[in-house]
Amino acid sequence: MSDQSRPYRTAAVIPAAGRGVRLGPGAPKALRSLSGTPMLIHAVRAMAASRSVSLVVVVAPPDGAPEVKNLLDEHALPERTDYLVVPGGDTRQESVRLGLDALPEGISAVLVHDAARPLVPVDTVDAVIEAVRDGAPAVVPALPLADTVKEVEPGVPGEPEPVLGTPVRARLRAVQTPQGFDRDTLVRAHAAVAVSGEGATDDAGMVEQLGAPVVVVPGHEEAFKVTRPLDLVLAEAVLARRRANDGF
Ligand SMILES: Nc1ccn([C@@H]2O[C@H](COP(=O)(O)OP(=O)(O)OP(=O)(O)O)[C@@H](O)[C@H]2O)c(=O)n1
Ligand SMILES: C[C@](O)(CO)[C@H](O)COP(=O)(O)O
Repeated sequence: MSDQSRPYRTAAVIPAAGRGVRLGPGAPKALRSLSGTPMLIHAVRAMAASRSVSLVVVVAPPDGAPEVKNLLDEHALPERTDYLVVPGGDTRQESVRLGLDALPEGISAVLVHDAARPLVPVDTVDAVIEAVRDGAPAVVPALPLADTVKEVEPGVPGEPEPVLGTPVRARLRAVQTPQGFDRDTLVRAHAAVAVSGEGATDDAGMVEQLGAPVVVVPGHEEAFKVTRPLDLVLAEAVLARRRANDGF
């Protein structure tokens, strides 16, 4: 599938090994269908839509790499891009590290993109890549929040939780993917930052722990994460709107 002699520069790692517990019973989330096409294929196409991305590494469910390889073979994907599939781990952090381990030499910039954000527009992908090429070691797309956020003391589920404070909303951003990195910085972060339990919630947070600068570029409403059943309804609506717009 991949020709290791090609001069790669930017690769995208797509962690897709999650089970999708919050989405409810069914196949692993990345393999579930959106308008008849697996969510993962939408996400792979979203990364390969950028002419800067020369390699996409898909991190499959631990025992699902052969199935994911078949899926990639069965769907039309841009031929200028190469595709690799590796098995993932128990946490998102571990899955991303396994994807990084599979990168060939010659890659200088890495995007990490959730399979669960299948509809990110290519302009957002390119904006992240451009900021990395301009010298930022870590770049995250993000949006201002619509809701006010409270910090609470987590308690027994279902019981009222005491409020500890209200962060100034204007300073908060909801972070999306793809997050873009100078390769060496991201590899160093994954080697240095050990997070027990569920692991780090995102890669930029690990780079922050190294003390390296992280910058935000504008995210996009369509880069939302499919997490709960209502998100599937929204994703289908976005795809229907795209189809309608393509028709004109
Ligand atoms: N062990 C894991 C856990 C998550 N992911 C990936 O990380 C991304 C973001 O995770 P999330 O949306 O939380 O997906 P799930 O872990 O599948 O969802 P849930 O927490 O509801 O089970 C997803 O593309 C998911 O496939 C991964 O590659 N390996
Ligand atoms: C990386 C991420 O999508 C940024 O918002 C998010 O942290 C992933 O969290 P999840 O709980 O693994 O979905």
